[in-house]
Amino acid sequence: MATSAPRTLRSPFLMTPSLNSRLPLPSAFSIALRKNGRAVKPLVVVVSAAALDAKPTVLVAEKLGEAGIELLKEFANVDCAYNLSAEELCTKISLCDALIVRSGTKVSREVFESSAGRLKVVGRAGVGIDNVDLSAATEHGCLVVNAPTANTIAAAEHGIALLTSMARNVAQADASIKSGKWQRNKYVGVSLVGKSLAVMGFGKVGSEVARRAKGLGMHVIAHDPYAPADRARAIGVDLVSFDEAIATADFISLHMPLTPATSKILNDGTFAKMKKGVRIVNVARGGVIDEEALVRALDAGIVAQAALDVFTQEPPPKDSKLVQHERVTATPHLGASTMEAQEGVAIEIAEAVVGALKGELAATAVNAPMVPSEVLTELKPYVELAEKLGRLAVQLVAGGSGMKTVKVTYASARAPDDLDTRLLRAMITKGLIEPISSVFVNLVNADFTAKQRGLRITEERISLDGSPESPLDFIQVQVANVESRFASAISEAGEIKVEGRVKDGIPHLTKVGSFEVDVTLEGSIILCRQVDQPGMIGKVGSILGEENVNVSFMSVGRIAPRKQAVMAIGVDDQPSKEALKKIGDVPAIEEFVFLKL
Ligand SMILES: NC(=O)c1ccc[n+]([C@@H]2O[C@H](COP(=O)([O-])OP(=O)(O)OC[C@H]3O[C@@H](n4cnc5c(N)ncnc54)[C@H](O)[C@@H]3O)[C@@H](O)[C@H]2O)c1
Ligand SMILES: O=C(O)[C@H](O)COP(=O)(O)O
Repeated sequence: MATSAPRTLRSPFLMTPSLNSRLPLPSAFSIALRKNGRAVKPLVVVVSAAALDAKPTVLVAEKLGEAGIELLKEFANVDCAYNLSAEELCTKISLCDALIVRSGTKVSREVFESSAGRLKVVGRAGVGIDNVDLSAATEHGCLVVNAPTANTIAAAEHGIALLTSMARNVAQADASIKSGKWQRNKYVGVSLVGKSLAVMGFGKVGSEVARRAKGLGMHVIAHDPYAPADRARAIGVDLVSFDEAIATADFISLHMPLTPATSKILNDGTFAKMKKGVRIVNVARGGVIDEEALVRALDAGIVAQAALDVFTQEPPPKDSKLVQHERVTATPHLGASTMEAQEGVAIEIAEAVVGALKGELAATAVNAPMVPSEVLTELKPYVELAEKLGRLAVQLVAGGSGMKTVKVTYASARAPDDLDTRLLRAMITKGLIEPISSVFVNLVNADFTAKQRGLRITEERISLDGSPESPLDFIQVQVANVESRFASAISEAGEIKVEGRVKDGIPHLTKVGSFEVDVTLEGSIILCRQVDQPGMIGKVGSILGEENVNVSFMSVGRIAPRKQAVMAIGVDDQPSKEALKKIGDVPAIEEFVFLKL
């Protein structure tokens, strides 16, 4: 299939297309995401080298439902290439804007490195993202989205299928009868009714398993350190401690994600605390069980039976003692594999990936903060202000790379909970870093990039009285311990200080150092310090006029009449060196600086 040549955009994504002054992406800013009639949390992001190409390229590396492929094809070139080796994936990825995988593909750091900045979205067609190196994705500014809801019921049903078939030896009896035997005495099972089931991980799948197990007459308890007790109570489930859950249960069903904290959470030590004859179901991730310890517990009779859909290594080795164990029922990671779930997952992930490539808001981002669309709409001009203040501040630093500490102050009449500043901080970071480096910064990688560069950004809030109609009164950016190319930008406290406000929806620069100014943050800005006297505006204006540089705005901030003043001049075009020299040669002008926004 056709793929377009790799291309590198220096700053391929901002937070939303409508905020993106560089890419003419279609506006998707006001889209309110809805799912099942309910508003869902969206997130910004965005993306795409593809914005300038005819079509982006999406690599689908594992089988995806047809409905999803069709959706992708409406917007992108779709390359379905299954069973790629790690090397083949790394080679192909440099030609792709998005990658869609299930659990069978390792999206490693090498994949992100090989993409050389082109890969903008990884779509995980399912829930678990333990096969995606999230840190590497974030470091490369690549958004990761998943499809967290479409396979929940399928996984829960598979958990129940394993629970019931394990209890009644269905798989073993089936194999026996097919081999010509009729072993009615050997396959006597155990009943579920009245037995205690511990659901470990009371999230989407766990709670559906619990609901179904209640219907089977089981006594259901659950352990989940993060689940709200009222959600459990609503379906008649008690939340208990880990130790109580494993020590009292007749059946244990695992439904937590694989994380460093849950890795091998069932091990020799925990098996030893369980009731003798306990039965275990795992449709979560193989890695949450120490598989060798499980074999030992089965052999010791602590665990009577296990039913496993997932394994540490998939597929497991052919001679796996666990899979071969007589009292183990195994399925090859089929939890999400129903026609309905795969169709749903395919649509869910295709929509998320296309949305992200178009620059729309994505509700299922895994490695970026979520910002509801209504908040985003309101914050839009402040987001622009934030980035421009960052750009101005860093250009005022003499040798910008020496910048280490930046303090951002938000003045607002809103309650702290009503003002999410992560997006603003990301945009200030973008503004601070992009003019002095070749990295692009977005909501995904802003904090990481700042940390990596040793740039400490602290945030402070000033609570204002009055009507909290607008989210912010002003934003102030202060850069500490640096010298400035424009000495007047240094405040009384010895820091470079710029401050801005939004007026009628337009960002304005309102303070430089200790000088009040008022100039719209559009085009570029010339800042001049001069001795306040009549005719200065005319003099500088006519120099720029002679050079055919259009002046959009001028403002003078002074300490006192006839003392020093700072003049801020907004210009549409970049003045020539000669024009700037002429401005510098005006006798009353003591210093000046040209700043690109
Ligand atoms: N076998 C399959 O095909 C299949 C299908 C879907 C989901 N899954 C797996 O099932 C698991 C759950 O999926 P989900 O959609 O319910 O996810 P979820 O995020 O909705 O639920 C996971 C729950 O685990 C809880 N949890 C986290 N750490 C825990 C800990 N240390 N102890 C107990 N609980 C903890 C979380 O608080 C959360 O409530 C994931 O591992 C997912 O990958 C497997
Ligand atoms: O985490 C999941 O969504 C399930 O494990 C399903 O994985 P799969 O997409 O590889 O079937």
